[in-house]
Amino acid sequence: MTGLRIAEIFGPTIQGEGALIGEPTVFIRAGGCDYRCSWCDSPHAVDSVHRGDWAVMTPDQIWARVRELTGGRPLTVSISGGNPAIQDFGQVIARGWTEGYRFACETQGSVARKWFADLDMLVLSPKPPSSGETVDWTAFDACLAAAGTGPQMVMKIVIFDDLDYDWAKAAAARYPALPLYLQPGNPETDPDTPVDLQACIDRLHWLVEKVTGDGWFAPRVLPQLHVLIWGNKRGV
Ligand SMILES: C[S@@+](CC[C@H](N)C(=O)[O-])C[C@H]1O[C@@H](n2cnc3c(N)ncnc32)[C@H](O)[C@@H]1O
Ligand SMILES: Nc1nc2[nH]cc(C(=O)O)c2c(=O)[nH]1
Ligand code: SF4
Ligand SMILES: [Mg+2]
Repeated sequence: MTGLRIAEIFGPTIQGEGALIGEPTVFIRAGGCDYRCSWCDSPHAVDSVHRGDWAVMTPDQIWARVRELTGGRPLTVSISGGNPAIQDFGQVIARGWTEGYRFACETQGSVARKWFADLDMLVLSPKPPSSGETVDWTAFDACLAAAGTGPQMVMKIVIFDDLDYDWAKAAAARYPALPLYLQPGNPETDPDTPVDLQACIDRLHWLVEKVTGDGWFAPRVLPQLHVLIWGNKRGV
């Protein structure tokens, strides 16, 4: 097969978001995305202007790098992007499985893939109105169907404002069986500018009060732990 477009492979670090927060992991960040979220924190893996910085790697080369970073000790590998679902990660997952590694994938749920069924964790992150994108729920449902009973599945929604919050409630109502994680949106995404930690806490505070004040007890509200630790630094 030809190679996969890879923006970066880094770690071990900790998963900073959602259901696996705090868990040691290595990230494979795929290059290329079918969305253009206004507030995307990873534009270096999205915009084709950065394409020249992406590596084209075979599954063997990707796997060799993951083994090098982990010293061959199995952990959960997080496949993110960009949207990793526009490429075929089946062979990478198959390599890792034989060595006892586990796989989580982060995707917006716009493209379904057979290899979703081989994951341990599928994180679906449908985009609220502030992103400027519109969710195709038929495509989202196809992602759930492709994953089947293979991985654990969760929904993680980024919230910037009241409109996003109301949208998240409606999205959650569509999928009552999916565990739900909410994280405040981070408007500061420049890797070279230090984040305002108090502002991060204030946004978290706002979201916690929305949820508890509403008597909405289904979601878990979490910060982006990596942002609290490292700001918007890349490769962590
Ligand atoms: C960069 S995306 C890559 C994976 C996939 N394209 C997606 O959006 O799910 C990884 C996660 O970061 C979240 N994210 C992106 N920009 C963010 C921001 N400015 N603040 C908070 N979360 C953000 C996305 O919603 C997604 O859950
Ligand atoms: N530590 C850490 N945790 C993360 N969780 C999701 C991330 C992503 O950009 O997909 C991410 C990331 O880039 N770093
Ligand atoms: S879908 Fe994910 S990677 Fe693509 S633009 Fe939106 S946040 Fe960024
Ligand atoms: Mg990120």
